[in-house]
Amino acid sequence: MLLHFYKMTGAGNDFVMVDNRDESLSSVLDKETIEALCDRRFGIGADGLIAVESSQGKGGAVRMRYYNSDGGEAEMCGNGARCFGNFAAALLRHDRTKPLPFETMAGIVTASFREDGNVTVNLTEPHSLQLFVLNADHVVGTDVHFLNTGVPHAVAFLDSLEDADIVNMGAYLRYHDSFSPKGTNANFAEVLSPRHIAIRTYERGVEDETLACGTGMTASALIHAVLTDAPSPIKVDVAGGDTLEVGFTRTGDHFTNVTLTGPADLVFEGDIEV
Ligand SMILES: N[C@H](CCC[C@H](N)C(=O)O)C(=O)O
Repeated sequence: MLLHFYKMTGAGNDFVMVDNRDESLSSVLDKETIEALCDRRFGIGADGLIAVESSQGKGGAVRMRYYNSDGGEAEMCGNGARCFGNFAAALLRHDRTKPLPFETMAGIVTASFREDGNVTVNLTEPHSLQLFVLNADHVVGTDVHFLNTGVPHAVAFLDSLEDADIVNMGAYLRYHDSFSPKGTNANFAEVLSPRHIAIRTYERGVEDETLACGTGMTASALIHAVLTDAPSPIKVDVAGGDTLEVGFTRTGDHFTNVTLTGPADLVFEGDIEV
């Protein structure tokens, strides 16, 4: 069958977007097909695939299904959620002066549309914070922290990201026993100033560095806030060259009103035989 798709990018983290509200694609969107569509040489090429599905009656206008480029489904994707917001708003002809709530495996996420073209998503409440969960001196050269921002994230603060061996250090943390059996994404952050960090991320299910990771930059910014008492918002420079913004309300180790603001752009659309 011919699949109509939209290619979007959220600060360099890129996605194949499809409309599956009528469930006509459910039979073809299996692990192998998603992996083939995300392949950068033999397919469209993307870090993941995002399907718009009809609401399950849990409070969202529609439902977001997120799949990593290895074809495995994940609970949430921060950059993907911003792209989903723009994509679903277009499909639904949604009034962009109003927020758009949608369902994810991690819970309800709401997209708001800013006049500068950026999209803000209110993420689900972070949980399972563990500071200094792992001493990785011999591989990463420092301690590692952990926070789940819809999906699991390990975070290490380095003096410099420029020459960091993200793939090897990232794979080490991604598969470390401390985070089994589901594993984790691995984020490496550098503090640029009290309210400004840079990050590079090795993503679970992509099994490589991506140019941005929304839930990863959020986890990194929130852990930075706990460690340094930095107030909201925190700016985050990502490998793709964009600077995004993480907002939050913090009481000790507990976060509410967590937001991620950044770009969510259409690159092209097309048809592909599946
Ligand atoms: N690879 C992640 C999901 C996508 C996260 C990332 N692309 C984001 O923007 O949050 C995982 O399997 O946990």
